[in-house]
Amino acid sequence: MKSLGSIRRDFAPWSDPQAKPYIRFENVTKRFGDFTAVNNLSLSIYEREFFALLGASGCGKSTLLRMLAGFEEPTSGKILLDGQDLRGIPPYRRPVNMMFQSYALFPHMSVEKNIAFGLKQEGMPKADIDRRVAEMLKLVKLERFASRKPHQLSGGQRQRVALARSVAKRPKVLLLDEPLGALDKKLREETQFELMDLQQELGLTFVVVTHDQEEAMTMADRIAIMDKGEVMQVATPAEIYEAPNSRFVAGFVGNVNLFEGNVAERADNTVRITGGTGAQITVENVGDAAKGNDVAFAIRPEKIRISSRRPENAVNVLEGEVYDIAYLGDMTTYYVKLDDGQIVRASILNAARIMDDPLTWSDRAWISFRPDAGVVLTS
Ligand SMILES: Nc1ncnc2c1ncn2[C@@H]1O[C@H](COP(=O)(O)OP(=O)(O)OP(=O)(O)O)[C@@H](O)[C@H]1O
Repeated sequence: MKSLGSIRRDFAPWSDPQAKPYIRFENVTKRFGDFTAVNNLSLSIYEREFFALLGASGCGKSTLLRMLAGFEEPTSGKILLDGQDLRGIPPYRRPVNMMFQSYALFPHMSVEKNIAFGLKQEGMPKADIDRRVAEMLKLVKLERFASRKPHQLSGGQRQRVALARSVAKRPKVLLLDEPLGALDKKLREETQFELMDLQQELGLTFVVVTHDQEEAMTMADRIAIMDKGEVMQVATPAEIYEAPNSRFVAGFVGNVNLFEGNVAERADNTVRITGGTGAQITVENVGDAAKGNDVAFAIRPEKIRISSRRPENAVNVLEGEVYDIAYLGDMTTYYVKLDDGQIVRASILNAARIMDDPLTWSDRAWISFRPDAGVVLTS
């Protein structure tokens, strides 16, 4: 997990108390029979935002998107778009369009005709359609492929046709359900940047559903992490990664080490946490943790140092044995089994080709970390 997102520094309407949300879910619940797919969920999305809904299969993210599109109605609660209650408004009358995966293209129609299809259905005059299609082809860089059929295109090109088709009608909001799911890794990465460029160029609001955390981290301005029909945290990719609000979110995005323990002492922004076997750590970023609370200290593997000698002057030092080593090319991850049995992951960037102090299996090892290298979690 290396990306910190698209980082549009000057774009942060969610932190402006004057900014009005463009899309608003208010206490939305959706039940299918006695199964609750979305549970009393509230969420704000801003105009021109690239917003990602991220969660495991079945957490309710597609249901949320389908309610926004108008394919489902909430059982209770409200969905507002630009201040207007969407209840009862059919999908085709909402300023919202859903992009389906590329296999939903019409196989017998040319690229041009595929893009023109929705406009024709709307009854747009032919000259306007031609102009719009040309504009869309240019936008997705497929001018040369206008008369090809979908099967004569690569997967990435088909994806771009699907995208052109879904933005041709100029919706205000584009909903994308696993838009890059059908593409291989390399193509997916390229297409992510194309999607981001397109969204900014057109000034659209994008809501994308994905279960791929790297994809969400790369593309989105903000991410909502969902679990069992509820939003667990909404924040920028960097905040989700560096300041998760719970064990669930910390464990869901990237790799994390959790030190479970009890707050033995609290002073200002520092706590001393005592683990099960008496090992102690002193850390910052403590939020509302209070003396006596059971908490977890969450720290990412790349923020832990590992050494074959006890480090001097480190605030937090724990001792153990190298249990496993995963060499990943750019990084190496050491699994250190601490003397209390817990296994801690420490990742080292392989910036030099040869490490001066190589550690190997079964060596004694010391891990250390700064008090501010992680966060204390109370839930
Ligand atoms: N029409 C329906 N009838 C009954 N149950 C449904 C219906 N649609 C969705 N569900 C259930 O609601 C839950 C949420 O479904 P949803 O499609 O929103 O999940 P998801 O997070 O998008 O998952 P995935 O990533 O697998 O698509 C699932 O348990 C699903 O089985």
